[in-house]
Amino acid sequence: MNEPALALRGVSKSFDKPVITNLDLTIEPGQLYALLGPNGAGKTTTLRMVVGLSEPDRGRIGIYGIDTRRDPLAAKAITAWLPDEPMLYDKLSPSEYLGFVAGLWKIPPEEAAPEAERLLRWLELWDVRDTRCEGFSRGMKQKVALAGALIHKPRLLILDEPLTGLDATMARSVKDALRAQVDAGATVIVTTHILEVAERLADRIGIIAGGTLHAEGTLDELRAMAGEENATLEDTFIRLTSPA
Ligand SMILES: Nc1ncnc2c1ncn2[C@@H]1O[C@H](COP(=O)(O)OP(=O)(O)OP(=O)(O)O)[C@@H](O)[C@H]1O
Repeated sequence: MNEPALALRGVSKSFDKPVITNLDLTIEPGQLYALLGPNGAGKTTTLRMVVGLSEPDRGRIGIYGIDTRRDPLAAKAITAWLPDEPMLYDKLSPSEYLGFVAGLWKIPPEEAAPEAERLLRWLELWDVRDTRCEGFSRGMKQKVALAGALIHKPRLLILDEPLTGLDATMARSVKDALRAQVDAGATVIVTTHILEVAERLADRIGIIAGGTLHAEGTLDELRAMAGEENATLEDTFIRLTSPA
């Protein structure tokens, strides 16, 4: 049986108040999944638990069948996390940064170098590969960070608000890169407030609200739940997340 790319079972997390309560979420492999929810709904909190930056108070998380608590290193080895404000070492060039990240993953240089070249060419960073990142635009930095996230060929790629602040050309380039990852067999999870992105890009959409998975499905399934056949995702989202 195929293991889900991501399975959350009964996951709960509180800070000074409960944020996530008994969350069940299953994401099948080979999909682009958009996680939506109102501000403060707990999307980032959920994904930080998935990638091991925060511990759930209760519940289990599996990545391709690997229990993240029992075998965190194996889970991390097949996962990449791109936060909304990625940390780049500005004094490094894209080539140096990818070499550095590959070193952290202990990828032998003879393997890392061709993969870095492939990523830099593909993300149109090849011409600036030896230029320090400090002068780059937000979009270029985002692409360098994305290349860094992909260097160890993760099976599960998780991105928090990857398109915020990018112009149309840069956003298209990142969207194409994410779709290409899925076409190559990876699973991609994005959070976004740009509903048009979820509408056009995602195979499935999950809506977190009130600490739990409020609704989930394809866009058509969500529309049917909201009772509006031809509605936009924005109308559907507002209807599904508004108090009855
Ligand atoms: N380290 C923390 N300490 C205390 N409270 C936190 C912490 N991290 C998150 N929270 C709280 O948990 C709630 C959920 O935050 P989270 O960032 O997960 O929401 P989100 O759905 O990603 O929101 P947004 O769409 O605005 O980014 C918020 O009320 C936030 O203040």
